[in-house]
Amino acid sequence: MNQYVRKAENGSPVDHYERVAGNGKKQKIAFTKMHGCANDYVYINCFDQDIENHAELAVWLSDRHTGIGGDGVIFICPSEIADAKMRMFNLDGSEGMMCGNGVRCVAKFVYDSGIARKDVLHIETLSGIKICRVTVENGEVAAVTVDMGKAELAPEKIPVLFDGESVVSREIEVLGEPYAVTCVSMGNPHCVIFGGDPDFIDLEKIGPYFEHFEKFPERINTEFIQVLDDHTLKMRVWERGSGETMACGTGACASAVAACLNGFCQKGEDIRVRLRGGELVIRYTDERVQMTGNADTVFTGVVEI
Ligand SMILES: N[C@@H](CCC[C@H](N)C(=O)O)C(=O)O
Repeated sequence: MNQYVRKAENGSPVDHYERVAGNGKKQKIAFTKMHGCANDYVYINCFDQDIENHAELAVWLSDRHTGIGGDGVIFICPSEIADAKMRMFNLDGSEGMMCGNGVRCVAKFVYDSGIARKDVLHIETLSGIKICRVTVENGEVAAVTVDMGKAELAPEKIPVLFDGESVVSREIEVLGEPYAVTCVSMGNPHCVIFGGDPDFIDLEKIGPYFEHFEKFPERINTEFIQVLDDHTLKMRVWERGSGETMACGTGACASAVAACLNGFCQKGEDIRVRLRGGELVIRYTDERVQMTGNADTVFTGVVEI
């Protein structure tokens, strides 16, 4: 298999990998390209394929020019405590603890492929087991509702470097501009900012500065939100490890939680989050956050590594 080495560009906080000479041995891997709200990943079934070097493979296969193309790679593996286990890697090769759009697609894959053909599927993630209820149309999963568990607000558990019991509308300065941030963990860290139409933000420019801001020791996913009404949010996201994506499921959940904490929306009611690649419906209570959205297969193939 070809090897990859991690390189840090001069002056840039973002790491990248460079491909170096392989050892000549080749392996054919079957994959499925899937998306939830256009947050697209390459899915690899590890029930019947042995994979090594997950991070390096993720960097290569995610590349939209020299790989298959996607926001990262998700490995679907056997689990001793659930129907399947997912491991997700961002396109810089970092492993994510949780992926909301990914877990819906994993549930669809597990159901459609026959690994477990049940209406309620348990998927193990690095942030615990997620319970997925599938909606089946014409014999295939079309949508999934996921119990995402409890939203974590304690700064040390997110983790973010603020004092107090939670971080709601606290001011930070990024590139000389003040921003009021609300921080939430949905198994992974999020920083939510409310303001005007996010279409007008220069996300490529400011996104990396939030991702690497000094108060976020494990980097962060950042959501820019416009409140359209008390049940509807418009969102753009800069994801840790992947940059701007068309949608982020955990980000939509964190934004709905933040909207309730800031008094824009109400707990226990459906909140629609409009993302660049589609819409998710989120419901937040003290006990759990529920997320409903699509899960689509785009194509399947075989790649030689
Ligand atoms: N797109 C995902 C989140 C993926 C992981 C994230 N970039 C992280 O590193 O925490 C989602 O739909 O939740």
